[in-house]
Amino acid sequence: MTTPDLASEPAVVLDGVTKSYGEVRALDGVSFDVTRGEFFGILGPNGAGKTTLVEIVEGMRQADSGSVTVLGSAPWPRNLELLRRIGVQTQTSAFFTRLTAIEHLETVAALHGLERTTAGRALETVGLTDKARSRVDNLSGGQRQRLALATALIHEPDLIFLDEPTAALDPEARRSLWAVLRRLRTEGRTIVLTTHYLDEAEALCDRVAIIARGRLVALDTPSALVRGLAAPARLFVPADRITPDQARAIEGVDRVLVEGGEVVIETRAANRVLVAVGAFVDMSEIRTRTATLEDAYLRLTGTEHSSR
Ligand SMILES: Nc1ncnc2c1ncn2[C@@H]1O[C@H](COP(=O)(O)OP(=O)(O)OP(=O)(O)O)[C@@H](O)[C@H]1O
Repeated sequence: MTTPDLASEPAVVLDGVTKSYGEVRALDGVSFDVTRGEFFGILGPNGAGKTTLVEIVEGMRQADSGSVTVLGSAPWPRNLELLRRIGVQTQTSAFFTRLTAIEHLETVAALHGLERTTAGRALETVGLTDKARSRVDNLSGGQRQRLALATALIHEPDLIFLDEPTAALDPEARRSLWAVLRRLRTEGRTIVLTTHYLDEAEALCDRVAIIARGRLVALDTPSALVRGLAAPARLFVPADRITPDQARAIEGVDRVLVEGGEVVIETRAANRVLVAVGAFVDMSEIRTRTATLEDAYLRLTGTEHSSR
């Protein structure tokens, strides 16, 4: 008897998935695969269809058409066997707030039919062991997010969905949660993250799907997305050092803007233009900004004008 090669089978396969709510076409023929062990990001502006997509993959909603396969099975109609292999962390994760962190997790473990000891292990995974005896309603925002993650992980799922896991956290708490997520990644689990934060996608994800108006508009590694768009670099020069016309006359300059007392020079030939601008101004006065995933994202989703 031959067993299928599970390791090479994708964790999630979407093929032509559509979903409408009345007149609103929330998803319009979305197809992509998530590889096993991948940290996969789903990015898109508000209303792009991310939540709808993740709910369909989790088996909470039915697609109107197209096919969905998750860990080798169809998630709809609701598939209990599959649900046991999936962990979901939402922004509104429910807690037993009057319990301590460890009591909360022991309760969740009991609901899953797991041994009590799994609660301690889950707390350790998210670095919250020292808060085991703190009441849930006394935890900080970052600690609650970690507890939500521990709740999603307690049954050791193969596939984990994280919905904006660092929303509303301060920079330090975000970075320390990133460290926890990176550790999970090394355990070989498949992680699907929806986020509005491009730096988060860039820092964590192997590949990123960008969704806009219900369609997949790009899917690649963060660095390839940036490269593929050939987004221009920007040089910022104090406006009293160079005029916009002088800047426009430099070979390799694509566009010149004046913003807040600075002449902003966009170019895809940053090194050459930098040398030419050096004839007008001391190099130490020039600020530069290279293309980021944010530039790629804003162009692809057509939200360029709503930013900055
Ligand atoms: N239950 C529903 N009934 C009617 N329309 C809905 C429903 N859920 C979502 N929509 C609409 O479908 C579209 C996609 O919504 P969805 O929540 O999937 O987007 P999203 O990318 O997750 O947005 P956000 O980032 O704001 O959470 C939006 O136009 C939204 O208003």
